Amino acid sequence: MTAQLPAPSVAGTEEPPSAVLEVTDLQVHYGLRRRRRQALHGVSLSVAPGETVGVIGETGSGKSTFARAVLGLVRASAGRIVIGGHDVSAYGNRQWRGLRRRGVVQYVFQDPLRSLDPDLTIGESLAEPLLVHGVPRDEAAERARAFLPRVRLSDELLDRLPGELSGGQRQRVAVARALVTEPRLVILDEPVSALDSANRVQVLEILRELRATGVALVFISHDLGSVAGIADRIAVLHQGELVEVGPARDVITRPQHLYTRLLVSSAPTLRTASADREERKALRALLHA
Ligand SMILES: Nc1ncnc2c1ncn2[C@@H]1O[C@H](COP(=O)(O)OP(=O)(O)OP(=O)(O)O)[C@@H](O)[C@H]1O
Repeated sequence: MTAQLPAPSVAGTEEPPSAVLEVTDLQVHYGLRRRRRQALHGVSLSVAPGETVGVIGETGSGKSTFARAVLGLVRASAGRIVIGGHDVSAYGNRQWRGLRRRGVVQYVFQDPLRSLDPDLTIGESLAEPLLVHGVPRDEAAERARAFLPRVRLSDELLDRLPGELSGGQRQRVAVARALVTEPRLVILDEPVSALDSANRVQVLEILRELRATGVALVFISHDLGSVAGIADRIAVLHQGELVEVGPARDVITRPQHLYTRLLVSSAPTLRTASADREERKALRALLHA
């Protein structure tokens, strides 16, 4: 199913700006022949400059597949991906690597060790994307240092390796690394799921603040509660299909799809009337009927 999206609008502009990410009818399959399974069934989603879109769904709904496809880490079997106005759908591995290396689309994964080179100090890790952009070494080091307060880290950490940091500190470094070049688009795949609640709250606050830089964020999470306070719009994935997309407030207060109702009613941190166990059971039965 392809969800119809409202045209993105940004206050103060007459013409809607062109999307930083435009995904149309994206299909992804895994496996070959008899083992071939479809993970995404024609997903369409567009993200406007500066917009934060939350993508939520339960385990196995296709969230990471969506993230990986948009980063060129898994090949789409059909559909179109346009990033910053460039159609990248037919890119080969080398072109995708170049795109990621140039930081056209940045990313933060659940496990920060996947986004950070274990052999680079924090200072080197933060300076590296700037060096790739041609920023002189001294300036890159200074900009890396200057970015640290924005993710609430002390510059005492600059000479440490990722393995010498706590999980929460590492994730804040991964966020800093993704944002230090001021990219237009960052994909965050479960960025707070591995953190304890204090670190989760802090990283969510940091992301909320960093939105002011004008970056567009695609925030992927199984936890509607994490996404609710930060997303402008929420897209709901269910079994590889986008079943609902809308302004965050509407999706939370007036969920249209049965599956979204189930997610909302299962999120204890949301200030909505959460359903009891019996109600959720009934919703599940309806959903699978
Ligand atoms: N490399 C792979 N090979 C085969 N099947 C895969 C592969 N990766 C994912 N899948 C399947 O694709 C579907 C979507 O998986 P995906 O990881 O995108 O879901 P998800 O919503 O991110 O789940 P989770 O929240 O558990 O990470 C699942 O059925 C999964 O088993």
